[in-house]
Amino acid sequence: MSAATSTVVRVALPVPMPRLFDYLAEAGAEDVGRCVRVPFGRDEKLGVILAVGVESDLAPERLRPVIALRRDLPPLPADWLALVGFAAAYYHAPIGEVVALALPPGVRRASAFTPAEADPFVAVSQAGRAVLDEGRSGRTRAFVATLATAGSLRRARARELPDGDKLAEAMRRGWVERVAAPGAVHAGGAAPTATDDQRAAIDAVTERLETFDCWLLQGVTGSGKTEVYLRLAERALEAGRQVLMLVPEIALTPQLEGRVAARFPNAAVVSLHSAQAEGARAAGFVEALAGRADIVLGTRLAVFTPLPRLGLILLDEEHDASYKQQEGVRYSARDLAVWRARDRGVPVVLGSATPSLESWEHARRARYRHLRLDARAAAAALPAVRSVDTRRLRLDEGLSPALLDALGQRLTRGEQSLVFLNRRGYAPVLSCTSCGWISGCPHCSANLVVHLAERRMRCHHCGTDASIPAACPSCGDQDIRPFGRGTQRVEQRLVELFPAARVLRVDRDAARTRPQWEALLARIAAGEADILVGTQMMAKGHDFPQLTLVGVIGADASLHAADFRAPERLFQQLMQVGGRAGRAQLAGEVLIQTEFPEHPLYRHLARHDFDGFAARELDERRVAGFPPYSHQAMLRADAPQLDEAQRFLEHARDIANDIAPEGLRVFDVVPMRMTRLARRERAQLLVEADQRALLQRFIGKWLEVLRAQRVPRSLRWQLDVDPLEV
Ligand SMILES: Nc1ncnc2c1ncn2[C@@H]1O[C@H](COP(=O)(O)OP(=O)(O)OP(=O)(O)O)[C@@H](O)[C@H]1O
Ligand SMILES: [Zn+2]
Repeated sequence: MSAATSTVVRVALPVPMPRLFDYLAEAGAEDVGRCVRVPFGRDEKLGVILAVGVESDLAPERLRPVIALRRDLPPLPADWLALVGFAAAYYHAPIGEVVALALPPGVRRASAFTPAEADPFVAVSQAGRAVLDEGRSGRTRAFVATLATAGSLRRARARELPDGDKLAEAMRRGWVERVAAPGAVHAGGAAPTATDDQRAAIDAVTERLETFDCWLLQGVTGSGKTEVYLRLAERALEAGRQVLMLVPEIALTPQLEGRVAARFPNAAVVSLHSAQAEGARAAGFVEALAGRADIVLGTRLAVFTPLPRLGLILLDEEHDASYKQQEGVRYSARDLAVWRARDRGVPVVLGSATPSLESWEHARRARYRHLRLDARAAAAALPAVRSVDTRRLRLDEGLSPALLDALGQRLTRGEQSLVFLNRRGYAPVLSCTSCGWISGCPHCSANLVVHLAERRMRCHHCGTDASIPAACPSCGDQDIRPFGRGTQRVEQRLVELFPAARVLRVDRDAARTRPQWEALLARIAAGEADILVGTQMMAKGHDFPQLTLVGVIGADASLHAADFRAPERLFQQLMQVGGRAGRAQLAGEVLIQTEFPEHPLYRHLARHDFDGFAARELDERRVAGFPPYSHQAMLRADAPQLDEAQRFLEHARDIANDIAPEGLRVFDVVPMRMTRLARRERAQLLVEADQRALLQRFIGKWLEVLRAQRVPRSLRWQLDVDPLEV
């Protein structure tokens, strides 16, 4: 490359330094946003060009030329760069790290995907659908079934589906065929007639489809929020726009993908989530970037998908903590989605039966537009919610007579039940009855959980795995016992109590992979289970018409937790899981076992009174000065020794106190609640202000000083803006 025609390009690189790097390249303004490979020290790195033709602080002879500029890809658009820039600024993260997070590795690398032109769309043919109706098994049929839920896909993407190696075979048999590139997208499939509430919500947003508004769609469980999303998506697609649809968990995508594909048979639907193979994720990202994807469906990471024709953002279960990334760049996909919608001048719809108190408060103050669906769409009523006072009861492995009775009734009627217990494994701890030894994790301040089915003990935090000892490792006594209970233990007892019932456990151990999870969902939907024992995996979003009873056990444990958000989370979780009951024609019932039946949280729950609960919680938060009435940031440090972490934070605290403006509150350094994790001791320091801008300005200055401090190599620290756990 001749130096004479070269210009200086400024590049964001994935390095933990809050700065950009200058190189020489033969580039013009049209290259802003392009991926680029550059020399870095003795190494090479892949980054994105943020500016071209800048004046460098480096002497010209020290500027090195780029190695390769990826002109085969469209550049990342300006609004994408703005989003990444905002995330870096707001979360005080190095911009290169945000770029590294937002850009799938396969896109940065050259070889990972096929250019789309040579890659036709394929879909299940009429003959293929007929074959599926026969219901026989086999890998080729399994593949056709998967493709049927995915809709029309580019051939390369179809090949990446489970059993994708059967694509050629399926095409040979005529079960899968080439189809035209999706043209104007239209809804197909059967859509129910919208209820009046749904219609009102759809009309309200449709009227303002050309402007930014943040809509809070507060709809009780089963009220048909998904139907509202689909209708709104339809409007945006008809207008030739792209739709970004976010869900909190990968576990929720299969059902939704199915519904989206059924409703928009000729739309190019792209799924994006972190569990995908690199190639699939890169291909989906490029489809979106090139404007070919019509609907992008994904988890929090998908908020960074470039969408040149973006017209609408839909974000389901907006209260869900999974939208907040808990490591690396600690961003909130919900908050970024709102920023992005404002930046692009398009509507964003946040949906939930139990909004976050932050969003609900915005709606109450009319900063968000409030839409409500107060009745269920298909079912006659919300389930009846009742507390079962367990104080004077003898429980059978945690199960009360009332719950057992209700389970028995459902069994006789051929309906499904769910026993909800948010703790997997057999028992949370193994203990010696004679010396008091307990199965502590050697690396964490947590216990090893007994997994009897696999005869292992596991730490759910660091993954440590050990066999169950035959005798107490401390005193040799053989009387060691599992204490407390998890899903495996309840499952086992239910099998004994109801020998005729088909009991199915649904937790992360039973559904380790997405195919396993999809298989479980399919079995439940097909009515192949009578009693489900499930964790929060079962709580959200699912719609099983035969499920009429939800029994909640062990909820009290979260009632008195120290985190000020604990009641909010518990309420959300219980309302969500209770909402799985009685969603179709059959009436639903929810039984909550508790020793505190008079607790206001349960009383609001029994009345389905989210607003009453929210108003009460917010009153308490206002008095205490907690968010949303203040804004917080948490500085966390971890090291092999606790005092090392604490010493750093004390120092940070001194600096903070020196530079803190009026109105900024600096708290004490405290060990984290779970102090030890994977052999590292952890402590934290909270700072808080009533004004976001004041907090942001302070953090900027504070971090500048902190980043200049020398710290021991063994110490790590990070800042979390708007932390969810304090
Ligand atoms: N207008 C309608 N007419 C008839 N049935 C409807 C209508 N809208 C939705 N439904 C049905 O009602 C059920 C619940 O709808 P959906 O799953 O969209 O609710 P939701 O509000 O997303 O629920 P949740 O928050 O509990 O996940 C589904 O079976 C859906 O097909
Ligand atoms: Zn551990």
